[in-house]
Amino acid sequence: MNEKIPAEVVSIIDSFGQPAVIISRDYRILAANGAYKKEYGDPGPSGESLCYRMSHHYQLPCDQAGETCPLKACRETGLLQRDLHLHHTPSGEEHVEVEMMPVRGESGEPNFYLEIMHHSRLASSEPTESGLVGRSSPFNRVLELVRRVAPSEAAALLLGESGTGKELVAQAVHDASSRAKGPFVPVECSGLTESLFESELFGHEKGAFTGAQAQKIGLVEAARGGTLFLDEIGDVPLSLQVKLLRLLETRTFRRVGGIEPQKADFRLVCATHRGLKKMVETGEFRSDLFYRINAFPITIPSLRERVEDLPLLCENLLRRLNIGRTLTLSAEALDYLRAYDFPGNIRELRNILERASLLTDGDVILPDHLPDECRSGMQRSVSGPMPNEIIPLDEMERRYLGWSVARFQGEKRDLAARLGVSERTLYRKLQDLKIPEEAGH
Ligand SMILES: Nc1ncnc2c1ncn2[C@@H]1O[C@H](COP(=O)(O)OP(=O)(O)OP(=O)(O)O)[C@@H](O)[C@H]1O
Repeated sequence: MNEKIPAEVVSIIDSFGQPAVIISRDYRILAANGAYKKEYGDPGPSGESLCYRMSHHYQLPCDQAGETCPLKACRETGLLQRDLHLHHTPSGEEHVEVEMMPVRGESGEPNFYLEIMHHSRLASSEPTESGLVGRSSPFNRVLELVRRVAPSEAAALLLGESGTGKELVAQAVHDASSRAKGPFVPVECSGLTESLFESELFGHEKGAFTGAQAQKIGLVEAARGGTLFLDEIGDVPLSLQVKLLRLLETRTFRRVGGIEPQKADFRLVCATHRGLKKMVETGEFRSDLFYRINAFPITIPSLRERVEDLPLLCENLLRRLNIGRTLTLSAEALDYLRAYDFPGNIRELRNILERASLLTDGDVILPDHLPDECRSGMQRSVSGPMPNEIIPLDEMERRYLGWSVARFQGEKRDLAARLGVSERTLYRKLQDLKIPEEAGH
């Protein structure tokens, strides 16, 4: 069945420089403009190609393949939808910001849907010289949140283990914001002693203290018109948290030794690897400060949660090592890395690859060039939780719990907290699934 698309709709999409298509409510591409055909190929006669097959090579609509589907959301709400997707193009995959809107007929009912695609600069799905790379779903979910929060002035809080790329994500928020032309000023809070904190952050006047021979502007002032990135905010002691709170509430500060209040003008992004909520409960972190910085939390996945990105990250990191030759990883070495835990995440991966690059004389990194802990990881993973085939979820849960119990060194209470369940639930599950409480010990 071929729907008749009004000529003016076709000529409108033809005038777009961006790839654009008209889609039926059941995912069929009814018309595509020149830019789309150039980037994605010709979808053929009207109604023959399905959007999710063309863009994703999926057999099912995106929402049934574990992704968001802007068409479905647009059908349901009748409103413009924006999403970030990874699209297949003949030259590889790329991150694309998709806009989907209904095209209404005379009756006011949506007859068709217009999809416009914008190339996203937030991250690359191919190796690049700088910035974020990745294409896994957990990584793409982060990008989607970055895309949403960046244009606002809301304070973003980046949560995640050390080395997961929080600083790069903070930079991406800045780069995609209206402050992109302003400065991006990172502040490592964990290194700031009480005496340094104020002068580093707020600057000082000449003669404010011994050694203050000239006026110095602080990091807050340096961030004027741009973004202030407070890394490891969870390490700021209570006594200093109140000073931060005052800055965020009044948007003013005084240089040390100064009288005049200075106006602050920055967008705030914070990061921590610590459980701030818990710290609020135990009184280690002020709740009022927590609510100020936590307007838009984004959890950055660990490398273990995005193993799919490992080959791309390796290729990218090896290229960025800039050692004057092109190094690749052997398939076996990659298998070892896939099975490894990476407690230090991408930073640890970079160090492992750097070390391997020094150990190899050839162009290929072999298992022998990897540190021992990576190679023992392989043995562990044989009885590890990730199966090579699709298995029932309850069997997966049984394997995963058994594996977690076997390798977790601490108390059950802490393991339960890591698993995000109560201690009672953990014991009940172990009992129901017949897992010995000391599995493997
Ligand atoms: N998605 C990514 N693509 C490319 N490189 C990345 C990515 N994420 C992290 N890296 C690299 O990994 C290293 C660690 O990243 P980064 O310093 O941003 O982590 P972090 O989470 O801020 O760490 P910490 O919590 O210890 O401050 C850096 O060299 C960074 O360039």
